[in-house]
Amino acid sequence: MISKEPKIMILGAGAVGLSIAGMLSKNCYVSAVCRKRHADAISQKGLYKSGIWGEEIIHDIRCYTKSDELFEELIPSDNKKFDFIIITSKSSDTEKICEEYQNLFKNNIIVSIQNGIGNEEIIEKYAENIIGATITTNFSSPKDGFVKVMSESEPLKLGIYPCEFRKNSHNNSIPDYNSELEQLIEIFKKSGINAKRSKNIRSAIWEKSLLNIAVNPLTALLSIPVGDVLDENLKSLITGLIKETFLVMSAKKITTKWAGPEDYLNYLFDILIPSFSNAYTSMYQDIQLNRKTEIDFINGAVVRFGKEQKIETPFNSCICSLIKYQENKVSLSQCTQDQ
Ligand SMILES: NC(=O)C1=CN([C@@H]2O[C@H](COP(=O)(O)OP(=O)(O)OC[C@H]3O[C@@H](n4cnc5c(N)ncnc54)[C@H](O)[C@@H]3O)[C@@H](O)[C@H]2O)C=CC1
Ligand SMILES: CC(C)(CO)C(=O)C(=O)O
Repeated sequence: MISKEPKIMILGAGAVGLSIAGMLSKNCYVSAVCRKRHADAISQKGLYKSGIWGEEIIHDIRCYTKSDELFEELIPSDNKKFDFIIITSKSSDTEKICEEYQNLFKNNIIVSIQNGIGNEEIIEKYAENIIGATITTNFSSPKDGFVKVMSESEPLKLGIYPCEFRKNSHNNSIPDYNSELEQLIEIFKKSGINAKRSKNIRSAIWEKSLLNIAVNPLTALLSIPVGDVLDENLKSLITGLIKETFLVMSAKKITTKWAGPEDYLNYLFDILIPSFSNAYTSMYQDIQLNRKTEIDFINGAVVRFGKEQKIETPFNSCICSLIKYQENKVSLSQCTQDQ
């Protein structure tokens, strides 16, 4: 049963999570776990949101920076404090977030709004009821307590994970929280976020990942906006990345709405990339800010599953090595500075 004013907790709120928090706060009681710098700015001046989701300052988001701060406020017996818990951290932080906040997970529905392959499998170790999602919108956080929402090409897609693919490992039955999923979609729509149900969220996540596999590492390595990958030299590289991914998906029996890689590449080059022409990807932002990237969950996942399925993935392996080199260069230079 969802409360009249739904209670939403957002874990790992940065560019995506705070933008969603800002929108949902119109209709919900929203709490967010974020870094102290964001929490301080928001408590002093509110959250500034600009771009295609509207320009406004939002004052009613409750920010927490540590689990003990939050747990102190919760009544111990109240294990259904939130109607939905949404994880919007980078994939590389999913495990840590789950470890830290797992006390909240019992009897709750956990929603992953993240990029990459494998987040739901991590969350599944801590929670029974999982909603997977894809978001094909561009976000950034130019300063603390400030978010900017730019281009958008598809609605937010949400679906029960793993649905038909696997029986619920905890009680051996297909989990049934369809009505909660429908209510969540309504909450998003009412708050101004275009959202729809995905009947096969596992495939939808791979479909969305194709865009990240194609553009995220290249834009990060070359410091370019998405539209610049339409250069002929880069297009042939992207073709290699995508063809390998389709071979891996087919070996894993992941079906998509495209007949094959050529069909997808036409859509990617003619429609998807042009709709994000001036956008800077989340991986570009990570490299610029000297942060660890999500490469292991994007191209790294293709390489991992390729090995499992005995499929060669030289394009994806090469791009992973280049990103790892870039990440190591940064951590090495930080070590030198520390000494
Ligand atoms: N930025 C974009 O345009 C898009 C991002 N995505 C995906 O959405 C997810 C989130 O991306 P962004 O919001 O851009 O990342 P972000 O780096 O701006 O936000 C993640 C936030 O989680 C916080 N965090 C991590 N661990 C934490 C912990 N233990 N306690 C408190 N806070 C913690 C980080 O400090 C950070 O502020 C990623 O999977 C990304 O790939 C998807 C579509 C577009
Ligand atoms: C859709 C896109 C490319 C938007 O920025 C994205 O998913 C990302 O940056 O990771």
